[in-house]
Amino acid sequence: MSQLLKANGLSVSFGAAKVVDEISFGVPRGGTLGIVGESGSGKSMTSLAIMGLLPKGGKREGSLDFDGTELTALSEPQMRAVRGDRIAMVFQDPLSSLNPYYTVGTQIAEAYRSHRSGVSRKAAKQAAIEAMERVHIREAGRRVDDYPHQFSGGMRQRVMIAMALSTDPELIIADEPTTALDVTVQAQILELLAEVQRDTGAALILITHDLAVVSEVADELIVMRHGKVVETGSAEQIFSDPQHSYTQALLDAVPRIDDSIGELRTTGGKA
Ligand SMILES: Nc1ncnc2c1ncn2[C@@H]1O[C@H](COP(=O)(O)OP(=O)(O)OP(=O)(O)O)[C@@H](O)[C@H]1O
Repeated sequence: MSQLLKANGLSVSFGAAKVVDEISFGVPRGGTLGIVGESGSGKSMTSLAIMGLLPKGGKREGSLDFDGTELTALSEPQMRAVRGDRIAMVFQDPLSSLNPYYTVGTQIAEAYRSHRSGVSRKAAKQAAIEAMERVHIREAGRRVDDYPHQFSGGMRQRVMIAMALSTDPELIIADEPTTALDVTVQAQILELLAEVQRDTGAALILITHDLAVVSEVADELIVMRHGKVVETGSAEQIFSDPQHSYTQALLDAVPRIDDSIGELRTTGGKA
C-alpha cells in the first residue's frame, strides 16, 4: 500500500517543552493508522499539527508530505482549502463541536457549502440529508431540522462523521471518537467508520488511548509515550509480539474475552 501521508521528524514544541519529539509515520492510502498512547503522550498535538491547528504558542517542525504536497510549506489560505476539503477531523466530544443554536442540517449544509462554491441552500440541505443517510440516521429528511440536544451521544457522533464526509475527504482524522460513548455505541461508531472507509476509500487516522479500540480496525499502529514513538508496526505484529514494555502494559490493560470466561467459570464454580 502506498502512503497518502508521510510524517518525517515531526515535532511540536511550546517554548522549551517538546510535546511531540521527532516522530515519523505513514498513513496507507485507503488504510488506517492507529495512534495509541496514554493521556498526555502527544496524540492530539500530532493531529493538530497535521491540520495546522496548533494552539497559540505551538511550533511545528519536520515534514508532512500529503500526497506530494508539503503541508508545512502551505500558507494559511492554502491550508484552509486542504482542511475540511481533503482532510477532515472528527473530535471526541460532538456536543462541544456542534453549535447548539443551529439545526444539525444547517451545520452539515454549511460545512458542505463552505467547500463547494455556488451551491444553493436547497441543494446543500439535500446533501446534508444524504450525508445523514450515509451514516444511518433514520428519517434523515425529518431529523435534518432537529437541534444537537435532540440527538443521543452516538447519534451526534454520527452527525459529526456525516459533516466530515460531506466534502469527500481523502483523509479522516478521528481523535478519540468513541471515548465519550458507552461500549455498545462505541462498537457501532467504529463499525460505521470502517464502513465509511470501505465505501469512500478514505484513509483514516484513529487516535485513542485504548488499544482495544484500534485492535479491530488499524492496519498500522504507532505507540506514543512522552511525545515519542516507542513502537511501530502492523497491528497484528504489535498485538502478537509487543517489543516495548510500555506497549505490553497497554495490552495488559485491554480486557480479554478469555479472561472474562475464566472469571465466569470461577464464579460459576463457587455458586
Ligand atoms: N496549549 C498548550 N501549551 C503547552 N502545552 C500544551 C498545550 N496543549 C497541550 N500541551 C501539552 O502537550 C502534551 C501533549 O498533549 P496531547 O493533548 O497531545 O496529549 P494526548 O496524548 O492527546 O492526551 P489526551 O488523550 O489526554 O488528549 C501534554 O503534556 C500537554 O500538557
